[in-house]
Amino acid sequence: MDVREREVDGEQRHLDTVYRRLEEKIHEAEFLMADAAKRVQVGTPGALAERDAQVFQAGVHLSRLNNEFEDFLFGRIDLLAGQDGRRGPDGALTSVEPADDAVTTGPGGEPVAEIAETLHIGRLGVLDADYVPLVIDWRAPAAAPFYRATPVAPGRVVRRRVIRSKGRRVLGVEDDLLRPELRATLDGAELPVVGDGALMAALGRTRGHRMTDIVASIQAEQDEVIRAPAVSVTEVTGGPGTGKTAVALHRAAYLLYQDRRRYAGGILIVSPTPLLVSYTEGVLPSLGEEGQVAIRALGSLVDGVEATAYDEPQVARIKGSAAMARVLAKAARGVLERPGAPERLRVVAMGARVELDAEDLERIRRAALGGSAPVNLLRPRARRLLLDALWQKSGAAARHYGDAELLQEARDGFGEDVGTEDAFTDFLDAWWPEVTPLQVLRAMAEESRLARWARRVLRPREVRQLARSLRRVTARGEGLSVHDVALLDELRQVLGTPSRPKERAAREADPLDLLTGLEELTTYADRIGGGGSSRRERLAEREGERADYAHIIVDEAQDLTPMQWRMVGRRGRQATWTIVGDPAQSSWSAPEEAAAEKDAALGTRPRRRFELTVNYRNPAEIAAVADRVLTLAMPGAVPPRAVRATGVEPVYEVAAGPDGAPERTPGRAAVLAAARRLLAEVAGTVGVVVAMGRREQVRGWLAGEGERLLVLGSLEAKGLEYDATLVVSPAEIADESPAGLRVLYVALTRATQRLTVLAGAVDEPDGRGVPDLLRGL
Ligand SMILES: Nc1ncnc2c1ncn2[C@@H]1O[C@H](COP(=O)(O)OP(=O)(O)OP(=O)(O)O)[C@@H](O)[C@H]1O
Repeated sequence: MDVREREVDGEQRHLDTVYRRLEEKIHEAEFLMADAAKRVQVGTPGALAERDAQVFQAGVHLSRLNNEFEDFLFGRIDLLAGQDGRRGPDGALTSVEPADDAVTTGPGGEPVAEIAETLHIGRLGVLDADYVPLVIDWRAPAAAPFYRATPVAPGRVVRRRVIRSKGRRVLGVEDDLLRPELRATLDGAELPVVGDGALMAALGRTRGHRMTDIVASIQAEQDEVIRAPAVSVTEVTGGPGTGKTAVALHRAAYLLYQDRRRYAGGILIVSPTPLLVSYTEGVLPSLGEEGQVAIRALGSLVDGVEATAYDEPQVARIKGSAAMARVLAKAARGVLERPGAPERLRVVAMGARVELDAEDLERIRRAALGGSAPVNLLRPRARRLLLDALWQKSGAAARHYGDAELLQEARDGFGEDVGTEDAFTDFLDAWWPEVTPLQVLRAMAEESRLARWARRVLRPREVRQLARSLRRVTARGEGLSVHDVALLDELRQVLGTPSRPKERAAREADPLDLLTGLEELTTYADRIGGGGSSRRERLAEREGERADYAHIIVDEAQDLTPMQWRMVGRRGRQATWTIVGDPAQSSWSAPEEAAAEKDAALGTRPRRRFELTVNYRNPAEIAAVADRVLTLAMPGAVPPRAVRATGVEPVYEVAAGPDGAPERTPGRAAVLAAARRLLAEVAGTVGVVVAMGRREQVRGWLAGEGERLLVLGSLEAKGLEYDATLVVSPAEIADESPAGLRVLYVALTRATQRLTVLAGAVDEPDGRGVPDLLRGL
């Protein structure tokens, strides 16, 4: 048996012990569940509360342990003795620095040390029956040195080992020596060191349709962000591929570990596109956190809406700008003044006909709308003003009632009689209906009305473009674009929602909330009675209701428009925040305006800034091409350092027409051929990135090429990655919007292995086929 086999064998024995212990725990959990079920009939509130908490604990345990982890155990550190012998709650020594006498001098004058502590790191913590740690949870303080130790600052770590395992089988180990100068022994024998390149192996792996976690190879600068205290705002910038999305997801898991009571169900991750949501949503379950965090795309932040359509750049620019807030405020108030609204109110009061004409009604509407209270909450005020006006008109007020009390009585009686008359209530419903955000948005599609509401805010051309775009939206909300969703949310705010007393009472009486105060819990009855679907519905309902989160993570934050910042900000008035982004990848063209709304959303909370500097996605050969575009897109920006090279240079091709001359823009045959070549060259996914305007056409060309191939409009490529990327006509992508060069930068940084750039005549390729934009300055 060689060293590697012996070491793998040793880790296998440890993993066997861990699984034996896990099985014991599963039995314990099952017993607890059964025991709680037996006690369900016992009825005092205290017993019920205790029972529910117990069932919850047992259920969580069980579902986590039953989860088939690909690699439950993934790391190990061998440590020197600590400065003191103190142990933390996980059973590990707490001291970061080694004891003064941890290292001694050997017979030949060399430094020697005996390993004092060995810790295994995994997805969850496991203690043996004597509370000795078999596995430390990766989020526990004792696991931090696994990620943080470097040869410059090794702390107590002598050897860091990454363990590759699948289910119950250990497949291999890779070691790093943090103190290579030291001759270390473990149980008297020399500490063996096996292989290298665990990180490189992770980075070179084939990409599929789901992102994987990086828990076994989190790097020190990333670990700092993941474990940063969530006191206020944590801002993280870093170039493409530096792990911002990965870090954000691991941070969510870390926060839950730190303070589950506070964060369970209360973390919102805002993602730019549904594609990125589905790419990333498997990561948290793989870290043992299922269903605790809401990941939502910007187009799905408002309940019941799932917008995926994109606006043309000039329309997106209008819809995203902060000026829209003023237009919407006017529209929300103006929408009641509409063609077809009743122009006369006739009632019978005290035996006589009383009437309000169009002029009266207009005056009353203005009076009711005074101030800035939400329109839908003003109906009672409007009702009161109408009754006042009718009372005046009826002449009753002028009648001599003798004293004030009598007068008041007469007025009240009048209100009750008239206010319940059908003619009056029908009128009120038609004249002051409850207005929905969607109705206002659709009203804005009428150019003349929009022009009135947008006077002195938008230019006539902008009014025309905006109205035209909103005409696509149907009464059922089809045709909404991603940017429309922020408008709906703003409208929801300015319109307000009248309270529905009945529903609220039902919700308040929910015994679950009374028992526990925790959002994520389900009652015993839920689990037994309703089965899975009722639980899911319940969770969905709760998620929908939630208006305020404890922590909000914003991914690709550079892309949020001012209106989107307002929308996200509303969900985190009391929240702490983690905001990750890269200004060089921004597809939004007015960064100052967005920054102002972002500041308004975050308020005066202090901010802690981090920067990630290493690109783990792109090989150096591909990063070099992207860097050239970066110098055009954002002069002076410092690109991240690519951590690996593959020796494979990007390929440049020019699409030639039948006569051999370059086609203006690449046609079907050239795109198909280039895509097929890449499919043959890599085992995983191939992303074809094209200008937004060409997306549908190219999808048609490449339909039927199989699941590994995806066609993306340039804006959809955000955050995603593929084994190979085909970028079609960089010039077309860059010319599509004012932020086009930054969008092109995004497109060029998606590949983990291979990049092909396909040019047409518009790209002005040189003799080697390199487009003008990619030749650098
Ligand atoms: N420490 C790490 N170990 C292994 N893989 C890593 C590590 N850090 C990042 N990666 C991988 O690098 C790739 C890029 O990470 P991620 O998508 O989080 O970067 P990003 O900064 O969000 O990129 P972009 O800004 O381009 O969207 C992912 O495949 C991720 O798994």
